Amino acid sequence: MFEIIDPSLRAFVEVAPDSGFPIQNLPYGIFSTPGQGMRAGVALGGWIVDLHALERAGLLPVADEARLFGQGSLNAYAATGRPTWAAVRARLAALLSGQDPRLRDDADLRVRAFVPMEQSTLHLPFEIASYTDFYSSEEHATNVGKLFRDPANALSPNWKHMPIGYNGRASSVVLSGHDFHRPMGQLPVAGGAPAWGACRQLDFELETAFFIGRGSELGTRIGPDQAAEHIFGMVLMNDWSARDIQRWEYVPLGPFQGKAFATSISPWVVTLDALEPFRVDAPVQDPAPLPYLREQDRHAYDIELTVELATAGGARAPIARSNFRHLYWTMPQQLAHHTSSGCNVRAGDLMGSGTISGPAGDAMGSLLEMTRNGSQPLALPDGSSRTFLEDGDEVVIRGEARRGELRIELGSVRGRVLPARD
Ligand SMILES: O=C(O)/C=C/C(=O)CC(=O)CC(=O)O
Ligand SMILES: [Ca+2]
Ligand SMILES: [Mg+2]
Repeated sequence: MFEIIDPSLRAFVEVAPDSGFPIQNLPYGIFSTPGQGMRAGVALGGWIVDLHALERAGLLPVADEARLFGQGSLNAYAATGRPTWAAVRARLAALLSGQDPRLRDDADLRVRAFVPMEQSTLHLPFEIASYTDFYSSEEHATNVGKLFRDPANALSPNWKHMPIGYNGRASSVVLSGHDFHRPMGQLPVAGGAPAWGACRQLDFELETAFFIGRGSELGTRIGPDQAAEHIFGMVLMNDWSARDIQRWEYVPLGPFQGKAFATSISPWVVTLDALEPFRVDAPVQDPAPLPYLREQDRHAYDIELTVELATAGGARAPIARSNFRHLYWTMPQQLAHHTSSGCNVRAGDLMGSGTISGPAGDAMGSLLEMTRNGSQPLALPDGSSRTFLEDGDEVVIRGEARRGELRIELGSVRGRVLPARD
C-alpha cells in the first residue's frame, strides 16, 4: 500500500549527504519564484522540484488537462487519493534517480524543473477549510489536568475512551516564519471581574498535524484501518496558546480566543509513504477502546521532536525534546473518532496531534508544563529565565526520523512574538 523508495537509491542531482530531504523523503509544498506564480513542488536537498514543469512536460502519471500542480494549493492533487499519490511518487523516484532518463537527459527541462530553494518563497501548502486540534498525549493531558483542575483526578473520565479534540480556527493558521503580535484579551483576576489587557502567559505547544487528502461524504465514517487512504501527510505545528485568556474562557465550551490568534505550521508535507520505514509500535491501550476505534495494525512513527527558544538578547537554547511515538491516540484513531458521528472531512482539513509531551523528564511540550504554570522559571544560558514567552522570543520546532543510514526531516516551524497592539 505504501510506496517505499529503496534506501540505496540516489538522486542524479547533488544532494548533501546530511540533507533531511533525500530522494526517500520528497515532501510536498507550494512555492513561487520572482518570475512565476504559485505552484507545487517536492523538496530534494537544496532544490525544489517543480511538479508543474514535470506535469506540463507530460512526465507525471496524472491527466494533462488536470493541471493539478499549477495551483496555489495542494488541495486538488491531495483529493485524488492514494493510488495517484503512489503512482506520482514512484514516477518521481524514477525520474529523479535517472532510472527513467527523460528528465536527466533533457537539459531545458532540467533548468525549469530544479529551482534552488533559496530563490523561492514558500506558501501555506493547503487552503485550510477546517482545523481540528486533538489532545492525545497522556502525559500532556495529565500535566495540564493537574495544573488547571484536580491533581488527584488529572485525566478526565472520558480521556482513555476517545481522542478528545476541539474545532479550532482555520483562518489563523500561518506558515513558519510568520511573526505575530501578542494577543489582547480578557484576563482572569482572582475573585473579581476580568481585566482587558495583553496576554501575560503566552505559550507554545509542540505538535505535529496531518492533512486530509481524499475527503469523505457527510453521513459516512472512516474506520481506523481506512485512514491511510485519506491522510495525505504530516507537518510540524506550534499551537500558540494564551494561557491566562484560555483559563478564563474555556469553561464550558473549550478553547476560543486563547488559541485563535496564530497557529504555525511547517511548509513541507511529509507523506505516510516517506514515514513508513520509521514505523514503531504505538503505546498499548488499557482499557481497550470501543470497537470503532480498534486498529488491525496499530502503529506510530519514531519522529524525534525538539524545541529551541531564541531570545531577543541572542540566547538560544534547546528547551524540550519529545517523540511522536508517545501519543496514546494514533492519527487513524483520531480520524475515526472525528468522523464517528458522520462528520465529513475535506481535502486540506488540518488535524493537530495535541501537545506531545512524553515520559522523560524534559519531554514537555509547553512552558505551562515545564514551569508548572509559571511557578518554576526556566533558566536560559544567558542568565535570563522564562515563565512564559516574552516579546522578541522565537520558538523553533524541528522533527526528524532516523533508521540506520536513512534520515528524513519534517523540517522546522518557527515564529516570533511581537509586542501586543492595544
Ligand atoms: O486541559 C486543558 O484544559 C487544555 C489543554 C490545552 O491547551 C490543550 C490543547 O490545545 C490540546 C493539546 O494541544 O493537547
Ligand atoms: Ca494544542
Ligand atoms: Mg491555534
